[in-house]
Amino acid sequence: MSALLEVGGLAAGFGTAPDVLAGVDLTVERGEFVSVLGPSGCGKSTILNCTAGLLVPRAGRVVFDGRPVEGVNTGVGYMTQDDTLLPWRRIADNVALPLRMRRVPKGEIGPLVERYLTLLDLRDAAQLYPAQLSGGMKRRALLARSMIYEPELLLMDEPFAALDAQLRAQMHAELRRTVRETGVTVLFVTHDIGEAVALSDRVVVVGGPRPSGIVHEQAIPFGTDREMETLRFHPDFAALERDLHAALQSARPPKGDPR
Ligand SMILES: Nc1ncnc2c1ncn2[C@@H]1O[C@H](COP(=O)(O)OP(=O)(O)OP(=O)(O)O)[C@@H](O)[C@H]1O
Repeated sequence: MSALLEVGGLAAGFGTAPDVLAGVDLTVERGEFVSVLGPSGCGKSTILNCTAGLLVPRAGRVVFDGRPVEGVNTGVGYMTQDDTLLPWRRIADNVALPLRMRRVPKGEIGPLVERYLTLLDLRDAAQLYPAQLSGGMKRRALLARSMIYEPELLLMDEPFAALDAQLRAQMHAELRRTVRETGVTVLFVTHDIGEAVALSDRVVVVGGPRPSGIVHEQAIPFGTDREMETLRFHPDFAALERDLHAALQSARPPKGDPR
């Protein structure tokens, strides 16, 4: 079977400005967790936006599940660091929203909401409003909402950036468990090297002089059943962080590069 996502020779930019990205080749296999690491402004979100069909590339191809992406890609879920829960809707209604928008029959919505609220440990919060939730619960609700229509690929753009370190670690464990239980494929953008190592099967580093490209790739060999609580003490963890740190340093744009 072909890869779930195949990006080849991708170039992208905005308006009349020069390309932000060029020559980006990235393949994501089904069930894989790939993180994109890179300096601020290098074009990480732009890769996700081209994959989601929200931005039309200037050159190259984005093939999702064997078909070129043309228009909005409805096969992906997208979670950002923004809190986009509707404050006037209860959590169960917020999570059900994508199903209503897709006109999923009413009888199917209830069981799916139940499944995803359970998966993300939110059953007790079903009837609460977003303002009554902690930061971590809101993140879990947003994750449930991004996953409830069972997209094959989850795009995550710094989804935990606003959380404190302890909550972030909790969310990492929740996310890995959810990935294991659902088999969803993830393309994850972060600035945080430790987060990329903890979560991913593979990390790609984007950067270099404008237009940016992929400058480094690193396999993360911890497997699907990694023990998140103790992973940071794994003898290979620090070495992987060090290698990625070095790659990230060399991915920084030269002084005076337009950003
Ligand atoms: N809608 C837009 N219009 C014009 N320029 C844009 C737009 N979106 C992004 N850019 C520019 O494209 C470049 C890449 O942006 P992008 O958001 O992809 O970077 P990033 O690597 O995700 O950055 P960060 O880590 O800071 O979120 C930046 O220089 C940004 O200013």
